[in-house]
Amino acid sequence: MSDIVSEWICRIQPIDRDAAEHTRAYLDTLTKPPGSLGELEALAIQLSAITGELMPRVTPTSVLVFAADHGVAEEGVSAFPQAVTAQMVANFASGGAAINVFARQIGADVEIVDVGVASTLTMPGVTHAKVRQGTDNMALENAMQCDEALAAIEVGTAAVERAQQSGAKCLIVGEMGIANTTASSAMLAVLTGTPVAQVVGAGTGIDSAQQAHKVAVIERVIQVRQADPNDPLDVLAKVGGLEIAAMVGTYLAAAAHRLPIVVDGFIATVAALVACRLCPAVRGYLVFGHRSEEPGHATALEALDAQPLLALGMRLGEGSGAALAFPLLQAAAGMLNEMATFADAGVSDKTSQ
Ligand SMILES: Cc1cc2ncn([C@H]3O[C@H](COP(=O)(O)O)[C@@H](O)[C@H]3O)c2cc1C
Ligand SMILES: O=C(O)c1cccnc1
Repeated sequence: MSDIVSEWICRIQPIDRDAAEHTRAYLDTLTKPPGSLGELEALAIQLSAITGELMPRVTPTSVLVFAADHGVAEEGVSAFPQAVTAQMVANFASGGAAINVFARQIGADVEIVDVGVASTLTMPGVTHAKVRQGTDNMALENAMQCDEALAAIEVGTAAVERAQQSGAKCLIVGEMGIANTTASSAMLAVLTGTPVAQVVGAGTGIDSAQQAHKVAVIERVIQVRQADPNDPLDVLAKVGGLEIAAMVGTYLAAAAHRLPIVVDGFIATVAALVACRLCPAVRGYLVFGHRSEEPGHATALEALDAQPLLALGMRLGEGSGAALAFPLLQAAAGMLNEMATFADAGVSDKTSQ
């Protein structure tokens, strides 16, 4: 494996089982019937296991959105033209996209990172970390070289380092890249051996004929690229994307820093699958925000044995579903930090009657 990835993996410890047990017991001392806060209790236990703290915090929070283009867009696999990636980056920078609205609602900072948009962007409010101007068309050649995928992973790890140094206690990750459901579906089919038709959806809203064409394009890609399912970096380089690689880097670095990271929809989850194949210990650091409508998301979640917090019928990306789930993390952490115990509040517990 590459030096860069191995160095990050060496820094990742398993989540803290002792802290989890401590919190599990503490939850039963709080003024509520044991277990009555259901999944929120499981989330509180996970936050303790991630941070190693009985009283974890999830604020300040940083949203990291990675943008890049995909050469495979020229195969007609998206409902929207490639130029929309750059146009949406401008929209993110001026605060008008869904993720900006949801981030404002939860009081989170947003960093927009250009890891590989095809056109040259100069607007303020964007971190310029372009590895290359979009990937190559994977129907014709490998999406990128392995060293480019590694450079994009480092763009993700660097963004986590910046967020961590500025005090972030929780991360939310998202992406923008026209045709990235095609790359994600190809990656997922290779990594899990699932038939392509089962992991392909409408993305931005293609019709059924276009969807059949998308399936055919991905089947051809998989046949000619011959990515090794046992080598996640090979899959990332041959049929992946630059923003997907950057998200892989964010999961590795978040785990290394013991920061909870909220995974968004389909594309973010495929990146999470790559990170967990590289280092299974990453899995414990991931909180899954929502279940996307994109059909491949179910396959990706199953491969990670993950149950998302929300199911709102969304299929946007940008980190939007993760941002909407974030108040549940705040509630879980708030419960540990602020709820009174039976002893504190003078409330009789079940056994003292
Ligand atoms: C205006 C607009 C805003 C978006 N924000 C996220 N996506 C989402 O749609 C794209 C993936 O779908 P496909 O593979 O079909 O191109 C990604 O950019 C994803 O983040 C958007 C797409 C559009 C059109
Ligand atoms: O689930 C997602 O992340 C998604 C689905 C469709 C289009 N863009 C993103």
